[in-house]
Amino acid sequence: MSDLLRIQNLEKHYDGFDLEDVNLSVPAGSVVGFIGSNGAGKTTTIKAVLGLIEPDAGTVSLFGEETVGAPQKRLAELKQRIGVVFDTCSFPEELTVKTVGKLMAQCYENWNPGSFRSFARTFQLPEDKAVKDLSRGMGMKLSLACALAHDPDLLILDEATAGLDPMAREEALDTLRMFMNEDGRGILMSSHITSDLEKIADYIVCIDEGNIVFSVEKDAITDVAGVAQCRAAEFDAIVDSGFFTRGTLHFERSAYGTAVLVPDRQAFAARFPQVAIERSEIDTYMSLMLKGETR
Ligand SMILES: Nc1ncnc2c1ncn2[C@@H]1O[C@H](COP(=O)(O)OP(=O)(O)OP(=O)(O)O)[C@@H](O)[C@H]1O
Repeated sequence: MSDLLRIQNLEKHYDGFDLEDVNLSVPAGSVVGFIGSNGAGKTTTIKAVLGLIEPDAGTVSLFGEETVGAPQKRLAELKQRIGVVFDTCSFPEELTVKTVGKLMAQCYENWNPGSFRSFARTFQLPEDKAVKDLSRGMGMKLSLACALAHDPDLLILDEATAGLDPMAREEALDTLRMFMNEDGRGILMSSHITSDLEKIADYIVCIDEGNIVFSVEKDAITDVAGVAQCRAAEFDAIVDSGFFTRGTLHFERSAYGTAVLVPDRQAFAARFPQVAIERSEIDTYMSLMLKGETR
């Protein structure tokens, strides 16, 4: 499977923040969820991919072509194949939905006016309404319609479902699923709404303080891993058992006991049948990996 996007050893240094050694790929046919706390480095990574900031080190390949240091003209050609949505609608305020479509037609060779009208109808965007009069959610939908109407191969969405109500988010996810129905496409999707990623992502990449903390198949979190709730004696027995090798036991103590992140809940249940274990969600997995203790 070829990679639509491959980031290798990316670095960007700001005063007080270091994006370090970031590696991330979007294979064709896959949706990659990009998660991390506020200020972790998601947007910085995305901006480097789009050539909006210059990395201090590392490489970015789009559709198999190296872009860092490539001529602007070539980067612009490659970006024709990308649909981008940031978390704010950045079109000029006075334009109407219809005139945004006309403006976009000047920017993208593959712009499909019929497809834009159809997305605008699906998203219930009145075509004569000005950008300044759209709600935040409507603005996001307009950005998504624009990102999709030039038939991109890769979608890069930075908090694109933020500001959408639950029904609109479901509608946006359906649109993304339809987008993925065609072979060879992919999505990089940063989001704090991990329930959206549980529904659509194939891989989850987590960044914290500028470093990638984990990069796994989503099913490894939601189907294979688990969270065990242990009493003190159970926790001590788990530590002494050698089931977890040094540095792989992630846990968090609370008034109710100790929550332990278990990479394989079936194997764990076979070894410790008396300990309660439940399915892990992306949020709990991330919280235990980032905030939990490790031993
Ligand atoms: N131009 C800049 N100059 C200095 N620091 C910057 C600049 N752009 C971003 N940063 C810093 O880089 C860090 C990462 O920011 P970034 O926007 O990538 O985080 P994020 O993971 O997208 O966060 P959020 O989830 O809040 O959107 C932050 O500390 C931010 O202040």
